[in-house]
Amino acid sequence: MKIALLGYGKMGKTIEALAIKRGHTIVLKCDDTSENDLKNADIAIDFSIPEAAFNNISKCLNNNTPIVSGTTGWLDKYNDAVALCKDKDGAFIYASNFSLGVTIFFELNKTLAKMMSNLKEYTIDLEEIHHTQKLDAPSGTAITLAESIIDNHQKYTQWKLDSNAENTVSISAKRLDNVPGTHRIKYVSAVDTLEIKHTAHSREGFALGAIVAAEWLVDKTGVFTMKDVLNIR
Ligand SMILES: NC(=O)C1=CN([C@@H]2O[C@H](COP(=O)(O)OP(=O)(O)OC[C@H]3O[C@@H](n4cnc5c(N)ncnc54)[C@H](O)[C@@H]3O)[C@@H](O)[C@H]2O)C=CC1
Ligand SMILES: O=C(O)C1=N[C@H](C(=O)O)C[C@H](O)C1
Repeated sequence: MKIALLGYGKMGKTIEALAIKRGHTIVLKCDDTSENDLKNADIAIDFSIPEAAFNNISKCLNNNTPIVSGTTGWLDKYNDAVALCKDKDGAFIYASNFSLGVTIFFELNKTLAKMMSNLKEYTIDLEEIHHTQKLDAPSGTAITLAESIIDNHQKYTQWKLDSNAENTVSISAKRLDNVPGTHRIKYVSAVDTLEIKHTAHSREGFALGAIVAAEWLVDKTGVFTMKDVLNIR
């Protein structure tokens, strides 16, 4: 595939290295708002910044270029991106986390929230840890996890950073040097603790997932998720 990289930072560079190893060609590396010609690209992969993501995605959909986006912190406009994709008969995948491990972790989280839903003894504690350059907090992955808990556990109706409020999934966001991304959910009672955790060892898992998603999306139309790509039911 001929790939346009929208965002050529830590993720853009990791994707470039892995995409070349898989036999793809990088035809565009865009790292700012400058106008770029997408016509040579089969697909675009956006790992940029929250303020740029929606504009990049719109540009691709308006140019009939399939687009894979992993940028976090722009989801207030997600429904607009979905509407534009349908209007243009385009192809679009967004995931707050493209790694295979986290795609499975999302399913574990949903199942666990359903199982804990009637157990009033337990309170929840969601923690994410990332490197100090990360612009957004909480992480997109933590928000996806919290929203899924809210959808599947009868007690919780909202999420907030560092909150003691009733019915609230409290998220703690820590920033430490060189941490690629760690997410942990704990259910704590007076007598025990039950926890699930995903630890990324590097950015390679995110990059591989985004490339696999691009390979899968390139000849399709529609709005998809990583569950579609990995055929998870
Ligand atoms: N969904 C996933 O699996 C993952 C998502 N991410 C997200 O991806 C995004 C990028 O992460 P990193 O590469 O670590 O950040 P980074 O800060 O290393 O790279 C972002 C790059 O985007 C560039 N940029 C700024 N304006 C732009 C524009 N208008 N168009 C294109 N590029 C522009 C910046 O100059 C910078 O080089 C973040 O939102 C992060 O949360 C990161 C890792 C995995
Ligand atoms: O910024 C990062 O690095 C990451 N961002 C994503 C997020 O916000 O969830 C995914 C991953 O955890 C790394």
